Amino acid sequence: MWRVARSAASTFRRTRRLSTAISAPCIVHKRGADILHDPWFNKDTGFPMTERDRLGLRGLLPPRVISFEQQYDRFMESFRSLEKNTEGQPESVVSLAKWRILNRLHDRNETLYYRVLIDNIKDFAPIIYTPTVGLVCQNYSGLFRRPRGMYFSAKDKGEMMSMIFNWPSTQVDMIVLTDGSRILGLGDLGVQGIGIPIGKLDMYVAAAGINPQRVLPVMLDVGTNNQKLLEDPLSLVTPPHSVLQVGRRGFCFLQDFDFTDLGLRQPRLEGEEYLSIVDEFVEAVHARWPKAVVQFEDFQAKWAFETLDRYRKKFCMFNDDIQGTAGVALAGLLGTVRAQGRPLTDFANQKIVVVGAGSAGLGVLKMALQAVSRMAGPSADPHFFLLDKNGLITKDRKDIDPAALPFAKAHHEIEGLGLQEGAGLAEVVKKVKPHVLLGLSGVGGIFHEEVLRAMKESDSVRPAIFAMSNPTNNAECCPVDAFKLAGEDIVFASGSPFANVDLGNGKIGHVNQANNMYLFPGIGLGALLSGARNISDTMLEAAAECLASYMSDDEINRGILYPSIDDIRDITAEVGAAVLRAAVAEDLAEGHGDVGVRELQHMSKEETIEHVRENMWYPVYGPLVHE
Ligand SMILES: NC(=O)c1ccc[n+]([C@@H]2O[C@H](COP(=O)([O-])OP(=O)(O)OC[C@H]3O[C@@H](n4cnc5c(N)ncnc54)[C@H](O)[C@@H]3O)[C@@H](O)[C@H]2O)c1
Ligand SMILES: O=C(O)C[C@H](O)C(=O)O
Ligand SMILES: [Mg+2]
Repeated sequence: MWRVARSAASTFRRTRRLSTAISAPCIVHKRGADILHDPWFNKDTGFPMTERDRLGLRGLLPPRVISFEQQYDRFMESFRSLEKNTEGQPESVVSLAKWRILNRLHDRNETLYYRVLIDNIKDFAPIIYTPTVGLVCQNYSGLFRRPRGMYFSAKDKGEMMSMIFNWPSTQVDMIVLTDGSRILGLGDLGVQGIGIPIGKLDMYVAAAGINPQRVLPVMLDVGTNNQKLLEDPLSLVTPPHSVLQVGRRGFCFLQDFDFTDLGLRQPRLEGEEYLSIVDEFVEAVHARWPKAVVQFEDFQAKWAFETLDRYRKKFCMFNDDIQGTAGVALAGLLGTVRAQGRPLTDFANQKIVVVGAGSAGLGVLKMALQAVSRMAGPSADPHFFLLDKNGLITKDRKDIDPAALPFAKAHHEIEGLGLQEGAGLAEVVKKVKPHVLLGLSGVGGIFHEEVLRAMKESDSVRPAIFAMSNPTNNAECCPVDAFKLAGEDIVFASGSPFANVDLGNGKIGHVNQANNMYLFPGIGLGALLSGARNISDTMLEAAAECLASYMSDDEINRGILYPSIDDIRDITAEVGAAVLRAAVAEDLAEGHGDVGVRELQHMSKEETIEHVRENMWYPVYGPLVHE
C-alpha cells in the first residue's frame, strides 16, 4: 500500500512540494539506454511519453506508462512475497535475501529506492544498515555485482588528485570514509568494509535528506591484517551452493558465492606510510570539493584518534565512532537520570561502568566528563570506571593508553571498594553497584548472568544497561536476559535493534536503540548547511543536548530514551538546526549556497529548523526534458 510514515508525514508533505519546485530545471544530457542504466535518472516504466520521445527511449520500454505510486506498490508487493517465501528460513538467509532485493532497486532506480526506504525506514534500516550491513560486509566479495562509491588503494599513491575527478557527480556534499580496519564488532574486513560507508550514506539520504547524487562512499584500501583475506584466494573458494554455519547463539553466517577477496593482498600499511595515503586522499577531496563534510567511520582506535587529531582543525570532518557515539550515549545517560526522577545535575553523581576502552568507549567518557565539568565545575569528581580486555584500568596499568589515562582509577579511589588493577567485570559491578553499565567492547554476551544479576543490586532505583556493541551477535547481552536477570525496572538500550520484551501482565520492557544513527545525519547536515570551517566540540554538544531534550517526561518515565526511528527525519532536522546554530554562534559558519552567514545569524530557532527541513531532498521523479 502507498504509505507515508505517520509521524513524518507533515514534514514530507512540505519538503515534497519544495523538492518538486526546485527539481524542475533538472535536464539530463544522456540519451536512450544510457539513461535506463543510470540509477540517478532512471524511472523504469515511469517515463512519460514526452520523455520517451525526446530522450530516445521509445521502443526501449514496454508501452504502458506506470505511475510512481504503482511502481512503489509493485516493489512492496514483491518485497512482501519474498518475506512470505523465506518464512522459516535462517535469519541470515532472510536478511541477505532482503538486502539483495533492496540493493537491486538501489542499483537500478534511486528515486524509487529512497522513497521506499524513507517510507519504511523502521523495517528497512536493519537491512541496509546495522545489523545486516555487517553480514553484507562479511560476504561482500561474493555479493559484489556493481561497484558503488570510490576505492583508493595504497597502489594509487600519487594518482589520487586525478582519480578524484573520475567521480561522475560535479558536486559532493557528504563523504563517508573507512579503511575497513574495525568494521562494527567484526574486526578487520579490509576492502569488504565498503558496505559501511554505503549504509551510513543511505541513512544520510533517508534521515538528513542529502541528495543521493551528492554523496560519496569511500574505501581507503591500505591492505588488511585479516589472515583469511590474505590467504591464497583459491584456497578460499567455497562450493557454488550456499554454505551455512551455525555460530554462537544460533546465528548463521552465509557464504553463498565463490569467495575471492577483492582488496589489496598485503598487510596493512603502518606509520607514516599509512598517514601519507590518508593525507593524499584528503587533499584530493578538498581540491575538488572544498566544502564537503567528511565522516571517518570504523577505523581501528589508534588511527581513529590520530586522524581526528590531525584533521579536525583543518577541515570539516568528524569521527562518528568517537564523536557521534559519544553524543548518542550522553543523551541516553541524561535520559536515565531523568528516568530515576533526579534533576539533570545529578548526572555528576552517577556511577558509570564503561566496558571497552576503544574509540567508542573513550569517546563516550570524554564527552561525559565534559558534561560533568559543565554541571559541577572543573573540580568535578566523576564516578566513572573503565574496563578493557585486561579488566579495570587503574593508574597502576603498565603501558597505559594515554587516551585512557584521565579515566584510570587512582589507588585511593578504589581501595575502599576492595578493587584493584585488572579487576574483572563481575567483581567491579558487585562492588561499585553502578547506576549505569555501558558496553562498547565488541564482545557478545560479556554481560553474562552473574553480571546482570549484580546489576539488580545497583544503587539506582532504575539501573541502566547499555549493550551498545554491533552487530546483534556482538551485543554485550540481549534484552530478554537483561530484563529477566537485572529486574523489570531497568532501562535498556542496545546498539543493534531488538524487539521490546513482553514482561507479562501487560507490561513491556522497552528496548531503545542507542545507535549513532540518531546523530551523525544531523551533525553532517548542520555542518554542511552552516558551511562550517570545522566541527567543534560545542557543535557536537549542541547535537547531544538536542537529542536529549527531544523526549517527553512521559516517554522517559516509560524507559523510552530515544525517538522512534520513524521520526528520524524530524529529529535529524532538529539536530541539524542545533548544530548549524552552534556553528554560527561560534563564528565557524561561512554559509552554504545562496544563504550567507548573515542570513543564518538572523534566523530564529524555529526558522533555522524550517530552513534545514526545506533543504532536505525528497525522492520524486523530476522532469528530464523542458516542457
Ligand atoms: N551503538 C553505537 O552507536 C556504536 C558506536 C560505535 C561503536 N559501537 C560498537 O562498539 C564496539 C567497539 O567499538 P570501538 O570502536 O570502541 O572498538 P575498539 O576496538 O576501538 O575497542 C574495543 C575495546 O573493547 C575492549 N575489550 C575487548 N574485549 C574485552 C573484554 N573481554 N572485556 C572488556 N573489554 C574488552 C578492548 O580492550 C578495547 O578497549 C563495536 O562492536 C562497535 O560496533 C557501537
Ligand atoms: O554502524 C553502527 O551501527 C554504529 C557504529 O558506527 C558502529 O561502528 O557500530
Ligand atoms: Mg561505526
